[in-house]
Amino acid sequence: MIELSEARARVLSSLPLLGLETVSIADASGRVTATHVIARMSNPPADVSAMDGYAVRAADALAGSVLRVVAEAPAGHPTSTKVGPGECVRLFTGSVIPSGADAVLIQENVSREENSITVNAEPRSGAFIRPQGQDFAKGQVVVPAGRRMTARDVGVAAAANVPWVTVRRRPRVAIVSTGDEIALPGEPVPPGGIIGSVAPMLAALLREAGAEPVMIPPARDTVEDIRRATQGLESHDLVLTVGGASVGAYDLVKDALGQSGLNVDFWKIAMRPGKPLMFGRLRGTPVIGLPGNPVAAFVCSVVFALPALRSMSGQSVIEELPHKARLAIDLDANDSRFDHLRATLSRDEEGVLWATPFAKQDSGMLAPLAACDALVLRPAHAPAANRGEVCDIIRFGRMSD
Ligand SMILES: Nc1nc2c(c(=O)[nH]1)N[C@H]1C(S)=C(S)[C@@H](COP(=O)(O)OP(=O)(O)OC[C@H]3O[C@@H](n4cnc5c(N)ncnc54)[C@H](O)[C@@H]3O)O[C@H]1N2
Ligand code: MOO
Repeated sequence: MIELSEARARVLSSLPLLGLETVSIADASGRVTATHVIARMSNPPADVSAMDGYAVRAADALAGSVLRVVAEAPAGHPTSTKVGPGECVRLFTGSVIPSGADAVLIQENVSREENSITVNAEPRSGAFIRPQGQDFAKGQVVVPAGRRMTARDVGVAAAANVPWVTVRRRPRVAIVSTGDEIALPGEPVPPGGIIGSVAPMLAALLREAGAEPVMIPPARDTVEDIRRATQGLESHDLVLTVGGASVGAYDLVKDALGQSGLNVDFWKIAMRPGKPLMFGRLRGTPVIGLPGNPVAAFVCSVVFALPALRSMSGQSVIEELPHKARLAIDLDANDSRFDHLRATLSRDEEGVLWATPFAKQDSGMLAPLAACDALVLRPAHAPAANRGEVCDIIRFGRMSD
């Protein structure tokens, strides 16, 4: 058995980078930028007003003074009229500031007569003007390379007049379940059978991470059938097998793939759940042999497959730092396997997160996995921990509080 950190380092070493494609900015959310996104224009593109009011010369706009309205310049309709001494231009939020003006006087601070205004409260020079390029300047990096684009990144790139972005193509991940007992959801379940829940669960996880999962029909527990089901899968970017990873007489994945040319890097790690995890390369394609217990398959995918996909996608952050929470219960000293305890999270009145691991941590139990908010991380040989101690957690997207 090797340590978790070493196993992860081995999986992440020398993974190939995915190829490039160009997508429209409207389709770019969730995609990983392969190059910096550079602003093609500044924002704002010109000095503009932040309020509805009047463009004035601050030196003229003293309280009580009267200014002549010489033009109106709605947003999108800049005026060439210059603001001279004793003059102002009517404008609105987003209007380009006409030349000669150096401040915007909001309309609440004037009394409007026919063609003039009386200043009730004087603006300081520069008031309510958004200077050209205040947000970002032409030529500036608005989204760095290696970032999985969010809706906010799409917004800033669009504002920068960038219609297309160069991204890494989505990784294609094959998922092959194995086992005579596996039936597909909705199928008749044979005697002694169970539903193959892992493939759809992992497909959903991978899709959320930006990958294209491909579910292969389950293989029977024979070397021949596993070889048949896995034939040609090296055309994918990553292959995940499910089940048949342990030491039983019908745990044949390693042998079957070995016959197909799999180069095994490691098998078995000091981790719970996930001890029988296997990793190797099939003609260069990384293959992660996941244990069949659904929680083990899920946790191993979070710990190994997701960082591997980030690495192949050229993401700058491959391993996110764990979050912190306080333990809501005492925990015994840990043994030699790095543990991942399914736990709920709650907040106290000061907003501090508390993690409550479930009493039963069986790696076959899907209901607590679905109900949990986080995995509490217990390194190998961690000493006993008391309630209130801070622990590391991998937090999932949804919280119960
Ligand atoms: N003598 C030992 N037995 C086991 C050991 C061990 O060290 N010595 N390790 C245990 C651990 S830890 C794990 S994890 C499991 C992993 O076993 P396999 O990877 O060989 O998986 P299977 O035996 O095929 O299945 C285990 C379990 O999961 C169910 N399963 C399998 N595939 C699916 C699926 N696609 N969807 C839902 N459920 C699935 C299967 O029916 C079994 O109940 O080995 C322990 N044994
Ligand atoms: O490593 Mo296994 O996943 O504990 O059940």
